[in-house]
Amino acid sequence: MQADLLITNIGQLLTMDKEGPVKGKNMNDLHVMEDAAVAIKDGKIDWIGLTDEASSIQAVKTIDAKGKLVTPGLVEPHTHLVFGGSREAEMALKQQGVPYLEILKQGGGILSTVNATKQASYDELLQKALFHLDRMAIHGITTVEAKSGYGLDKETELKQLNVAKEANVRHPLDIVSTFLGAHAIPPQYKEKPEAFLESMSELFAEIKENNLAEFVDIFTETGVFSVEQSRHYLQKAKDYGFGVKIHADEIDPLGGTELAVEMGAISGDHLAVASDEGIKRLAASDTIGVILPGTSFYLGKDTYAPARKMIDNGAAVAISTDFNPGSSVTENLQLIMSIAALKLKLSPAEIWHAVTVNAAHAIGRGDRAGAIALGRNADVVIWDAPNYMYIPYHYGVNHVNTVIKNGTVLHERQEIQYDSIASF
Ligand SMILES: N=CN[C@@H](CCC(=O)O)C(=O)O
Ligand SMILES: [Zn+2]
Repeated sequence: MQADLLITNIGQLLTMDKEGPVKGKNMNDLHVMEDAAVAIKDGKIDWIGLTDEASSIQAVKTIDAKGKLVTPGLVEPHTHLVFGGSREAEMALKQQGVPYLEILKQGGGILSTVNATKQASYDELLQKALFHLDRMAIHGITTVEAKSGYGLDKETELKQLNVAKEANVRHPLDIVSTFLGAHAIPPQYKEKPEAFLESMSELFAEIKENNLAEFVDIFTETGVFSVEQSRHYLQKAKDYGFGVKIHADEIDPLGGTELAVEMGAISGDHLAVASDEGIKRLAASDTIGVILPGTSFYLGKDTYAPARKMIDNGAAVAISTDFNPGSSVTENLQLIMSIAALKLKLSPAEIWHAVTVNAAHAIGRGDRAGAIALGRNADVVIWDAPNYMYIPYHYGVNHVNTVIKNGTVLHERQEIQYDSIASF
C-alpha cells in the first residue's frame, strides 16, 4: 500500500468518528485507540490501524508521533473573524465595573469596532483576518466559522463577507461564513430597530446569489433585538434558504434558547442564562448549544452557561472561543477547553466532542470536519501531550506539535536552537 504521509507510534488516537451530533451522556463516551497509525493519500484519510500493522505501507513521508496524542483538527464554530481596530481601552472601563451593555449603549463596544471596520480598507481587513487565521491554525484549528456584523450598513457588511470569502480561498483553513448584520442597532436607527432589520434583510438575496454566507445570525438581547423582532427576521432568512443561528440568552434571559429551538436553528450560541425550560427544549431538539465560556471569563462574570445541565438533560453541546475584539479576545481554543473543564465542569471526553464532531455539526460541516475517518479530509493534529486529558489540564499554553490540513503539514512547533535534550 502507498501513502503520501504515514503517522506511526500514536500513543492515543481520537478518531471522533461517530454519527453526530453527539448528545447527552454519549458525549462522555470516547473511543481511544492506542499504539495507532494513520495513512493519508491525496489529502484524505486512507487507512487507520495499529502501528504494528503499518509496516507494509510505503509512504513518501513518515512522522513518528513518539507516543503523543493525535486528534482531528479542532473546529471553531463561532468567531467574529473580520474586524478593524481593537478595544484595549475598554478593559479599564470593564475593571471599573461598567457593564458590557452599558458600554454599547454609550456608543462604544460593538459600535466602536463598527467605526474602525468602516474605516479599514478591504485589504487591511483581509490581512488582519489572515493573521488571526494563522494564529488559529498554529493552535490546532483547521475549520472556522466567521461572522460579519461590524458593518451595520450594506456596504461594510458586504465588505466583511467578501473578505471572509477571499480569506477562505487564500488561507489553508476552511471558513464557513455567517451574516450577522443584526449584531447591534446603529445610532441612526436607534428608535427604529425594525426598519434596520428590514434594511439588513434586503441583503439576503445578494448574499445568497453570491454565496457570501450560509447562515444568518442575530443578537437577541436587551437593548439590541427582541425575541419577536428576531423571530420575524430569522423567518425571512429561512425563507431565503439560509440556516439560522442566534446569539441567545447571553446577558439577560429573554427566551433566546427557546427561540433557537422554535426556529430550528442549527445552533443557539452563548446560552449563559438559559432557562430550565430552554434547556429541556434544547435537549429534545436538533439545535446544538454552542457555549462560549471565554466570554464569561473575559467579561469578569461569575455566571457560566449551564452546559453541565444541558448535557445531563441530553443536549448536544459545542464550545468555542467566540474570538472577537470585545468580549473574548483569544484565538486559543485550547484555553477555552480548560475553562470548560474548570468552570462548566465538563469532562475531558465531553470537551473533545465539543471541539470536534459537535462543533462541525454546529456549522454544517458534520460530513467533512471534526473526525478522522476513511475518505475524509485529512485534518489532523499531533499534540505535545501523552493523552487526551492533558490538554484541558495544562492550561493557557499551546500544546500543538504538528498541524496537518488536507494531508499537508501546515505547521510544526519550532524548537529553540541550543544544545538541547528537551523532549516532552
Ligand atoms: N454578544 C454579541 N457579540 C459578540 C461580541 C462582539 C463584540 O463585543 O465586539 C459576542 O458574541 O460576544
Ligand atoms: Zn459572538
